Amino acid sequence: MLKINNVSKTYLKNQKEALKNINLNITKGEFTALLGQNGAGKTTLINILAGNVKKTHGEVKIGGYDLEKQELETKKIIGIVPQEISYDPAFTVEELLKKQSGYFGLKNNNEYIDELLESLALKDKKKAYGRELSGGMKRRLLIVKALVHKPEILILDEPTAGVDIELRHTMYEFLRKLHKSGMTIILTTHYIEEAEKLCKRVIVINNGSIIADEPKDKLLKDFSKEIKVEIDFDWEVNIADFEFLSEYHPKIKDKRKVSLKIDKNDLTKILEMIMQKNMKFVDLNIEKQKLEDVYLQLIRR
Ligand SMILES: Nc1ncnc2c1ncn2[C@@H]1O[C@H](COP(=O)(O)OP(=O)(O)OP(=O)(O)O)[C@@H](O)[C@H]1O
Repeated sequence: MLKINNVSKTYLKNQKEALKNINLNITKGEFTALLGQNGAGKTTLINILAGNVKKTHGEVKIGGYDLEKQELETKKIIGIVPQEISYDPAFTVEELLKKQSGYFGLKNNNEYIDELLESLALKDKKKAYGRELSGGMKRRLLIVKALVHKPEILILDEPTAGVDIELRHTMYEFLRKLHKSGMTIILTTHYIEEAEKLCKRVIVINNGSIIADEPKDKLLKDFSKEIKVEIDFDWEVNIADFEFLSEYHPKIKDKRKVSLKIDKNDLTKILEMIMQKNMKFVDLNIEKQKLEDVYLQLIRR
């Protein structure tokens, strides 16, 4: 569905190499997160796909069409939700969406537009001017705008930045529904829990290069060897009591708890060591790795 081969981008103005030899293959129906720190190169990649930035090297194929040689065809296949507000605020929502439909030669899609506005809680704003919308409404309007021509791939560049939690959840539901209906989705976000909740595949860009590209579950599994364990005792514990576990960095919490960082394969051994010392524990809590922890480990490597 989307093939990116050896794509590089150096901005002429400052000679910044924003993308270094990127290779990606996204198949139909995938829901992929594109993560990376500020300045990693995510927007550059999205802008290349949108046709707003020219790549320096490489090849991009969208639905089998070449991005530069068959621009019109590729534009029909993708819908892009940009990071920046990208419409004329002097038009009403309805006018903006009609204008957008016009670019694709679509005329009788009012019903579909109403459906989209309804799904994103914007139906009562049809007659409002773009400039009259709140920040969150503007972001949702960008999603509707990207979808009027029923693209097969939806690419969202930080769609939930500045959107309140409740509306963020409305967006999540909407994106899930789109994904279920077969849409291929690429989501750039700074909210890692968002990627964890929605996406199946995670791509991490760092300094213009892809440093991870894995199914989310595999990434979490590979990085989840080290776990944090909290053990509760029914008596007040002392750090000196745990010297025999010093290699696991014991820390006392709330007087009756000790927390340890361990390799999960060592858990049984450690519990046995504690029992051999006749230290009776009453509870045990294991904290699993979150995608955020994995992400931080990856970009710090
Ligand atoms: N038009 C431009 N001219 C020159 N340099 C640019 C231009 N756009 C981006 N850059 C540089 O390219 C690098 C990648 O920027 P990009 O906007 O792609 O990052 P990003 O991952 O989208 O960051 P963010 O999360 O902050 O949006 C940065 O060093 C940035 O300063």
